[in-house]
Formats: sequence, C-alpha cells, structure tokens
Amino acid sequence: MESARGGAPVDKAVDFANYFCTYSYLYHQKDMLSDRVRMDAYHSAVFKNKRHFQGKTVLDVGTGSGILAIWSAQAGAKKVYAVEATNMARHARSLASANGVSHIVEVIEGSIEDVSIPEKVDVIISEWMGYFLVRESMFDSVIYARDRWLKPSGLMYPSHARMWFAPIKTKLVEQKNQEYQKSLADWSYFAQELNEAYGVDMSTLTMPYHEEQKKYYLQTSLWSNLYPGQVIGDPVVVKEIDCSNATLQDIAAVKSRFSFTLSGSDRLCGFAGWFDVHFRGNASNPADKEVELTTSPSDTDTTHWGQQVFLLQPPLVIEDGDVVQGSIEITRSKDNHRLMDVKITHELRSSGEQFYPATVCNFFIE
Ligand SMILES: C[S@@+](CC[C@H](N)C(=O)[O-])C[C@H]1O[C@@H](n2cnc3c(N)ncnc32)[C@H](O)[C@@H]1O
Repeated sequence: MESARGGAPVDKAVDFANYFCTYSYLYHQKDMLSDRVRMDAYHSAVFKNKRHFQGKTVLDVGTGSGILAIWSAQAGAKKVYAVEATNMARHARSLASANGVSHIVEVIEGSIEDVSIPEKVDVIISEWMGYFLVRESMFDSVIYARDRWLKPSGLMYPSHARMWFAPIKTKLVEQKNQEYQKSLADWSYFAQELNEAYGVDMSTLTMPYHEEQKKYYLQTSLWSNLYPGQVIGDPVVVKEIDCSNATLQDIAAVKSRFSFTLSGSDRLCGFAGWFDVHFRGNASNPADKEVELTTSPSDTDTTHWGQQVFLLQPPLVIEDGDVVQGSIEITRSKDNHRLMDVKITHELRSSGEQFYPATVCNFFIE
C-alpha cells in the first residue's frame, strides 16, 4: 500500500491491474495517436516553441509509445528521459531507435514515483489528462515529477488546465431511461422464470438489482461528442490549474457554484463537463506561440476524450431565460482514487421565482 492520495490508500498491484494494464497495449496507444486534435496540439506546442527544447533536458512523464519524447528530441532537446510504467516502454525504446533519436531519448521502464533520474530537467512534458480532466488522477504523478525533478525555472508542457461545465439538451436522456426500464422488465421476467423452473424466489434481490442498474444507466456519466447547438447556456470554468504550482490538495477535490441563463424553450436534459489545456511556458520564459488543446463540443473537431454527460432524470421543461443555479462537487471514489464521485445540486428559477426546488443528484465517472 502506498500513501493515501485524495483520501484513498493505493494498492500498487490493484492499481496496475485496474489502470495501467490497458496502456500496455498498442491498440490503446493507437487510439490516442489517432486523435488529431490532441496530436496537432502537442506537435504545435513543441515545434512552434522549439526554443524551449533546443539544448535542454526534458522529462516525459508517461511516455507510452514515446511520441512526445521523440518530438522533443526532434525539436532539439539534448537529452530526454522518457518514463513509462508499463512494458509499452519497450516499444517506445524501439520507436525512438527506429526514428534515429535513441542517443537522445532514454526510455526508463517504471513508475515515475519509483525511478531515479540522474539530473534535474528544464522541461516536463506529459499527456496526463483523463475524462473531464481529472479522471485517472494522473496529474498526481506529474506533480510528483515536477516537485522532484524540475529545475526552479523549468517549464511545464502543458502549463495550464481548465475544467468546463455547461447545461445541455440531448436525446440520450430518453435512450438511457428506456434502457434502464428495459433492464428492470428483463429482471421481472427472469425472476419469474427462475422461480417457475427452479423453485427459488428471487424477489429479495429485486431492489439491489434495481439500484445496480440505476447506477449503471442513470448515474454513470456518459461519454459523448456533443454539438455546440446542444449547449443551452454559456459554459463556465469550474476549476483552473496552473501546472507549475498546483498541489495535490488543489486537484483532489473540485467544488464550484454555477448559474446558467438558459436559451430556448426546450428541456434541460443535464450537464456536460470537458477540459482544455494551454501551452504558455511560464512568466519568465513565455511560449513563442501559445497553443490550446480543447475538448469542447464541436461540429468538426472531436477528440477521444469527448465530453462527460450527467443526465437529469426526468429532464426539466424550461422557458427561454430561465436560470439554473447550483453547485458541482467532484471527489475521488473511496474504492478507486482514479475514478470520481460527482454531486450536482441544482434548482431552476423562472423570472426570479423558484420553479423546481433544489435537487441533489449523485453521479459517478467510471
Ligand atoms: C495518456 S497516456 C499518454 C502516452 C503518450 N505520452 C502520448 O502522449 O501518446 C499516459 C501514459 O502514462 C503512463 N503512466 C501513467 N502514470 C504513470 C506513472 N506514474 N509513471 C509512469 N508512467 C505512467 C501510462 O501507462 C500511459 O502509457
């Protein structure tokens, strides 16, 4: 067991089985390497700011296939330490070699918390972002690397991150409710047939089954690529992180209030969360070209992160100009520090009058 992060003790073997193992597959790395929005942003960030890399030492936290380490070397870094927890490190090593940068890129297999780097570095580059930014809690490892291995004047790539939140309309609300109702009906037939065939009354398990299915269909946030037209109020930032000085405490829990003026006479079906990151360098050494990577709803530029959707069941009927206000609280799951519990409290006001009372909804980012 490792020390507690965000309250939950971390069993390394369990963490490896639950989290890291997927990253050891090339098909999974390929998914990330195929995300053009992500790739273009990191590529531009490195090559339009070559000055930050030329003749410098770089640490790539979680190198995966080695792509960011290879780009750092191609941009002129004199040394790149590429640390990867899984045996994907071996593929990264051969990719660096095949691309003629193995004399610069040193791939180190191991978790960043366990390995030793022989020197302090000028730049830390990492692609650590999960769904709604915080899922996976990988930024913990970046903080660890920064505090241990980055020179005081060193640069973080990316340098800043923000979490966005907005009210939405979506037909997913009906779809998920129908799937949920169908699963309850299936249970009824199943319980009846089992009783008739084998003489065992299953009814005592009906409620636990309903709870389990409710969590799965109605309370687990959904991955979606929304269109801007589905966002029915101006998005707000619920968290901003300066990667140069954010602490574990800053990111372990997110709490923010919101107030949205809704547009259109339609339905409020729920909320969506997404993130952006920026590559700005730092105050004493700003980027020559600032780059943004955004995962916001878009007609054209979708990402593998998409947006996380939290559905309201049932949706609320709204008039143009109604206001929904409340709060969002994101904490780490007690059972798994890489997953999140989300509490959204909301109330709807029409012309200043309370219309729907304050309601608390609990969700899970699994
Ligand atoms: C989102 S992927 C990014 C991979 C690659 N940098 C890229 O941009 O394509 C994150 C990688 O970091 C690795 N990783 C996560 N936490 C780590 C840690 N504490 N130490 C070393 N590697 C880690 C994962 O195994 C995974 O390969």
